[in-house]
Amino acid sequence: MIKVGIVGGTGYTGIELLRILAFHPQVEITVITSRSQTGTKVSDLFSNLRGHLELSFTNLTPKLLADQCEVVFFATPHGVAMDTVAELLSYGTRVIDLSADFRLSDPALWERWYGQPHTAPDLLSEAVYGLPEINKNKISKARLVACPGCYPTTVQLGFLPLLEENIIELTTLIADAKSGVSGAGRKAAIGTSLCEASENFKAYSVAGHRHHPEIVQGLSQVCDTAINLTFVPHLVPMIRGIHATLYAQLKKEVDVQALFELRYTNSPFVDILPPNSHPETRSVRGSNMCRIAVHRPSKEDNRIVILSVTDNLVKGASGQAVQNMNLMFDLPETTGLTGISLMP
Ligand SMILES: NC(=O)C1=CN([C@@H]2O[C@H](COP(=O)(O)OP(=O)(O)OC[C@H]3O[C@@H](n4cnc5c(N)ncnc54)[C@H](OP(=O)(O)O)[C@@H]3O)[C@@H](O)[C@H]2O)C=CC1
Ligand SMILES: CC(=O)N[C@@H](CCC(=O)OP(=O)(O)O)C(=O)O
Repeated sequence: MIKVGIVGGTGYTGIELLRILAFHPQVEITVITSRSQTGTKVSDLFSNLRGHLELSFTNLTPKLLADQCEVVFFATPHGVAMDTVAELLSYGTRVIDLSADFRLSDPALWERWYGQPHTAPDLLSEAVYGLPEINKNKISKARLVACPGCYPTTVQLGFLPLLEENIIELTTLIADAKSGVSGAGRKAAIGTSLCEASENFKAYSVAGHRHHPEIVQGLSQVCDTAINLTFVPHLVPMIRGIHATLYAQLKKEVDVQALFELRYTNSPFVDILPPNSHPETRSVRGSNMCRIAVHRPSKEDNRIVILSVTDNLVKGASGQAVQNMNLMFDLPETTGLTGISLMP
């Protein structure tokens, strides 16, 4: 059994990690931390875990985590993991970070978007970007994995085959993305309260969202050329789910449907739907799947539209983190992650 610790077990991605790992056949959860709930039994706070987990929340103590865990997940806000990861690695404990601390390779770019200096810049070159559909081999050997954000997962998986094959214009990419409210985390905030977020629909951070540099970094590496992307996130009145509508222009005639099917043949968590499908967020709700549909609105011009859906808390966060753990510990990639989505 792999001994696992979770830092930040009272937030939405922490709760989701617990839900997934409680049923993982090769995992024993040994430590779970919280500052606000130290001493509370986890199943007293989250009754869905009654009968499945006997642990109580403890304080974050790196030495204790290292003594009791082979791998530690950080499900904490940005700026927390980077203060502790070096110490954990020095004890031989591997780390899977769900926050953005190790996603961007340039510390100056990180500081610009996250508003504080990076405290572990030396680890940025070692951290492996945890998108298994690109980095499977590197992830399996990594000590430190930086899980992608929820929008970056959904958007990159939709653009990836087009960029790898160099068949679209790189200056006109558009990602129009919508997220459920759990993407903002569990903490109280006016914008995500019931009266503000329900019966409402709005774009936000149009002038610049911190996932823009992350998506641009990932996609530019794939095609080895700078790309130009317009990314507009929206908040929709649902709890879970991301729907990304991606627009691009083909440079040459290609069977895009066949290209996507071939590219993701060996990717168990990317499902290419039949031509002209309309993937629904509920078709991935609670599951680690990304479902993608390819559209060619008119044969008369070169426009292509890709639809990509994920559950922000699963493939967009905790499920993908467990997928990365499976790869790091030489387990089948799908272990503990084969649940079917909830519908309706
Ligand atoms: N929500 C989503 O859809 C996604 C989130 N992410 C990322 O995952 C991370 C967690 O997100 P989410 O679960 O939504 O966030 P939440 O706000 O819901 O939870 C944050 C957790 O971190 C703990 N925490 C807060 N501050 C500190 C601190 N200074 N030191 C130690 N622990 C702390 C909190 O527990 P306590 O206060 O009890 O200590 C809580 O358990 C974030 O970096 C987020 O950006 C990534 C992809 C998707
Ligand atoms: C709806 C909502 O607010 N979503 C979050 C993104 C959540 C996520 O994946 O992002 P990080 O891990 O990079 O924080 C946002 O736009 O800030």
